[in-house]
Amino acid sequence: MDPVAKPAGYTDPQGRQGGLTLAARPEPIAFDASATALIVVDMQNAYTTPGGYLDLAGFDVSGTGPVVAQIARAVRAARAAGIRIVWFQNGWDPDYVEAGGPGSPNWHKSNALKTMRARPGMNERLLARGTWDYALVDALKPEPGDIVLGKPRYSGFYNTQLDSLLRAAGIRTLVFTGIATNVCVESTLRDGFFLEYFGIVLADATHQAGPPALQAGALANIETFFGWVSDVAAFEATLGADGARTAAE
Ligand SMILES: NC(=O)N/C=C\C(=O)O
Repeated sequence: MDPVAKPAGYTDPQGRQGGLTLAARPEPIAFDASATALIVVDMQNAYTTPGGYLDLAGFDVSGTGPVVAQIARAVRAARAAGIRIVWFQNGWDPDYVEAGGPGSPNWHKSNALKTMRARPGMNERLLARGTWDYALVDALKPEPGDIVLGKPRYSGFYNTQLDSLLRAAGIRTLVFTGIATNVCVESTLRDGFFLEYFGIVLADATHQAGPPALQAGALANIETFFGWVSDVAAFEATLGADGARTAAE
């Protein structure tokens, strides 16, 4: 059995077979920086900041600070290696037409919509475009050339341009960071799997919505059935090793 998982037809940025290998579970995975995107899922005030949607809905967001810092590291490393960055923002128009009405399961399951319905006096427009809640956290800033996409449901592939933008750029491998591991990260990685993308999660750059067991469960499910699990230090080390190798040649 090949001990390193590799996308078929895989070549490194110089057109050589081989390229980078990331330490990961359940086995190392090879990737080509030019055929890889770093996906940053929903790093909005809604999911990270006291007073945002998850906090108001009763989820613990006290552990998200380190995740913001880890994502900043992963973004820096990816940028330096020429890896495309994709930023997602979850939510809807300010009138919530895109959220769907009672005919949509989203209307029944979205804890943002449920929280607002349960508190008719509340002023916050949760996850509505143009609001503080919808905005990315100040510490994480897209740059020109990054892809910034809104998404109206948990999966970043559903009703967005993600698949066509990735295919046009020849991207085969998706490295995931963001919140929540067990909801939008896992949903997007799963849909990517069905579309033949290789999905890797940097575990310490993600956080669950709900109790810690959900983080462990999502990561176990991903490494067993849908993709690979690594961390930010391994990602940096792999990209740094590539820089050293290229410079030496
Ligand atoms: N970004 C997410 O994983 N969102 C999870 C729940 C929600 O948006 O209600």
